[in-house]
Amino acid sequence: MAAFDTTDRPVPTGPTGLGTSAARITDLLRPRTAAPRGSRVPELYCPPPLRDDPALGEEVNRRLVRWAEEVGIYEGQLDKFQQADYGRLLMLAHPDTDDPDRLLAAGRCMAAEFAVDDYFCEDAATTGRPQRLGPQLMLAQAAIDPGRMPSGYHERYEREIREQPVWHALRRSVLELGRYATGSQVNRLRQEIAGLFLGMDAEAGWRIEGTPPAVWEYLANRQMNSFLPCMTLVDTVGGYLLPADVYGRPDVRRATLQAALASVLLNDIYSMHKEGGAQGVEYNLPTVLMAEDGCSPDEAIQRSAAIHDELVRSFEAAAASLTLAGDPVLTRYLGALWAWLGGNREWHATSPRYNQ
Ligand SMILES: CC(C)=CCC/C(C)=C(\C)COP(=O)(O)OP(=O)(O)O
Ligand SMILES: [Mg+2]
Repeated sequence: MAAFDTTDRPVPTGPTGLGTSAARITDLLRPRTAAPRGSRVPELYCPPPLRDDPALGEEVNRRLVRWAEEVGIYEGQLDKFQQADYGRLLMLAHPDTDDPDRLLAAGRCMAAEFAVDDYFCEDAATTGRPQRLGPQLMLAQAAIDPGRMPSGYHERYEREIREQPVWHALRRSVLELGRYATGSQVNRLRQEIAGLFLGMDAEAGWRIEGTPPAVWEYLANRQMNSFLPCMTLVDTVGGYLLPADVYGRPDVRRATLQAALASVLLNDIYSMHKEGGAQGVEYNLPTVLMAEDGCSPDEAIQRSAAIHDELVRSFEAAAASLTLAGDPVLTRYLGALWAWLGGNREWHATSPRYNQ
């Protein structure tokens, strides 16, 4: 691994904040080509999880299920929600805090974003009414960016948002994040969520057209419809601030987007069978490759894995180069993204959401 294990470059001491020695961090952060956990998933180039603390994951999950119940998402499906174990994902992906409340703050946002996918996108894919998705996503974005409606419309607007569980969850999650996030961090989250929704909406457009996207279009879409809204919280959860000017730098943005795209192409590979495999109603990289190139499902999965691996290696190289500048906050942020990728892979490999 080029980014963090060289002996002649500084090893980031920041990504975990766990007091682990630099040598240990170097060892922990070394990426492995993961042994496949199931026959459907090929080896992927990805870091391992930096920590695994099941008790912490369970505690976060317990609190998150309670919150989901309170806001009304996954009503009648809370068992399934609990089993998906987003608490474990948060624990795995954010090794630089062991504060369950901080993890929960990110978890509320994550759960609300998953709910958008599970309710609105799922409906658009399966009920034959994809045209409903755009208005639902627009109102979801409005929910996390509450202005003040003109007096004659304010009450109705607020009631409608409150009574739709997914909109309500989104609003609450972003509001409650404000306890830990600065204004610029909340603003950054809102912008990444807007990108997520734009990506989700494009899928509905392809469904209405009845033609799958070209591979290049799909990749551009997945760069937006990715786990970036979760990954963008690494500094908030870690209790520090990557300044907006640094977050927005073209070289930092490029590295961030490579990691984000890799995170979700990994999802494509792990979730393909849940999404109906080669004949699925969902778009994922293997199915789009098959449609464009006429390759077999096996070949499409292998090629998807190669594309994923290229992105992880590119991120690794970019992070190594950015780290050389010696900015400790940026180094910590890049290490946190790297750790997020490792936690994400471990969760995908083990969560019942993808393994039943
Ligand atoms: C946590 C988050 C940003 C969720 C919103 C979108 C989402 C669920 C993904 C980007 C994951 O990909 P996909 O839509 O394929 O989801 P599943 O495979 O159904 O989990
Ligand atoms: Mg998927």
